[in-house]
Amino acid sequence: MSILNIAIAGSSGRMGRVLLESVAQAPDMRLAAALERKGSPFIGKDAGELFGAPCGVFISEEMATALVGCHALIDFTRPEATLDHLQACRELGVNIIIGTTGFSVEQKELIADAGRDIGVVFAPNMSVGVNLSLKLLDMAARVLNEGYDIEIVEAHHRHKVDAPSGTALRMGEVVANALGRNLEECAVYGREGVTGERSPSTIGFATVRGGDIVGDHTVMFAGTGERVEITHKASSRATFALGALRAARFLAQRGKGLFDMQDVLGLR
Ligand SMILES: NC(=O)C1=CN([C@@H]2O[C@H](COP(=O)(O)OP(=O)(O)OC[C@H]3O[C@@H](n4cnc5c(N)ncnc54)[C@H](OP(=O)(O)O)[C@@H]3O)[C@@H](O)[C@H]2O)C=CC1
Ligand SMILES: O=C(O)C1=N[C@H](C(=O)O)C[C@H](O)C1
Repeated sequence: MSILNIAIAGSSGRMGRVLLESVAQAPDMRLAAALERKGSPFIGKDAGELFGAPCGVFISEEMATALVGCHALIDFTRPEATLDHLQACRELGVNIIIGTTGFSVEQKELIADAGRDIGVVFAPNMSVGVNLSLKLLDMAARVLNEGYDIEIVEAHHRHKVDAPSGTALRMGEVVANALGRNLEECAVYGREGVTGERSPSTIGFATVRGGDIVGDHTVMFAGTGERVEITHKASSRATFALGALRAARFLAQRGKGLFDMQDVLGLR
């Protein structure tokens, strides 16, 4: 069995800690580097302390040095940080798995372009369940293509900084594509005051933030006399981390190109 050397960005974050532990437990992977932002109080600490016992890998702020010899960087941070990390990976020929959400259209184009030089898996949700839900949504939208109002409701923990979630937006894109609509033109993000009647061509989004909710998504197809709802509820961040590890294994086989979790899971 060949061992994959994996680097983790944003090591001290909610996802970073789960990723460190998941890589440390994977028999076919070695935690080669744990990274944090410059000036982080975690620099120099043993990464193992973030999830349990010391592991001899010390948290670094030197991306370029740390990435030497790595097969892949897994990045769940913030858009600006991810784009810096992407550039370093591109220069060093290291594959990247991007779980970060909240990118602008222009930033997404930069990520897509990196696929010309390195392997990139970019997905707003790495869980198997959400990616299956995307397939179900495509099917549901094609069948319920008239007379059903589409509303997407998502709920996350109080620390989440972007809204709607990347997953909710991807769900909206899948439904809009299936219906031949452009999400940018038909999305309605929240309602307030005298809104008038709902326009049938819109896709509505509602956001809930509170407590420690890991991530809930529901897409509602509300018709006359019936309602279909497709719901996914994450109860542990391990589901996202294990998806990211699958993506790293996938890229080790596939080489350069831009992929998402539908490719990794063979759902395309
Ligand atoms: N695709 C998927 O399956 C999933 C995606 N996500 C996404 O992953 C991202 C991270 O989520 P979460 O772990 O909850 O967030 P956290 O805020 O807990 O972690 C973010 C980490 O990134 C670090 N960071 C922030 N800015 C920089 C920077 N400029 N340079 C280097 N490191 C930086 C933070 O360091 P510091 O604390 O010092 O700021 C922190 O360690 C979000 O975009 C979220 O939506 C989350 C779960 C699943
Ligand atoms: O910030 C989070 O926590 C999550 N973010 C992702 C998103 O924005 O879709 C995925 C997951 O729901 C958790």
